[in-house]
Amino acid sequence: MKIGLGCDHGGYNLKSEIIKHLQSKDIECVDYGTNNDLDSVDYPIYGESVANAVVNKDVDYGIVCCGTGIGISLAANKVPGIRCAVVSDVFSAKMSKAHNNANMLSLGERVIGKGLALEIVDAWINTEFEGDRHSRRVDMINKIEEKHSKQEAI
Ligand SMILES: O=C(CO)[C@H](O)[C@H](O)[C@H](O)COP(=O)(O)O
Repeated sequence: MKIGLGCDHGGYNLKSEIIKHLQSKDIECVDYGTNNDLDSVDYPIYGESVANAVVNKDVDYGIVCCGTGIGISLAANKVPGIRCAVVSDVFSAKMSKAHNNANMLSLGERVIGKGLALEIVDAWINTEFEGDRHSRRVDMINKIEEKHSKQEAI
């Protein structure tokens, strides 16, 4: 499994911990920046970079971090094909994969601690999409995306 990771300055320390954790499990990580917590940067850049890597299949999944996980997930979710879930508990992490087939996970460094964040990451990567009725609902989300991208083109 290959995971792309990105963050702004507010999520840099958490992203670094997640990379160490994943690498200790021999999971390949591709880091799309940013590279320190001192320079204030804009989260949409990193959310979009990881989202592009996921839709282009350069990586299997994406994990992004900012202060709350919210801004960077909003940016990622603007890329067609991305389902990025902001998660702060293990149950939601599992459900975001099992029911929503989330292909990106977003975490807030200013919201949760390292221990919980790593449990969330493990739960998320180890949960499979259940398909069945959930496929129908994910397809409906995709249809909304298609409908609105056509409207934009008019
Ligand atoms: O986008 C966010 C909130 O949705 C993130 O938490 C950012 O990391 C945060 O807004 C950055 O704030 P800062 O005051 O510039 O560090």
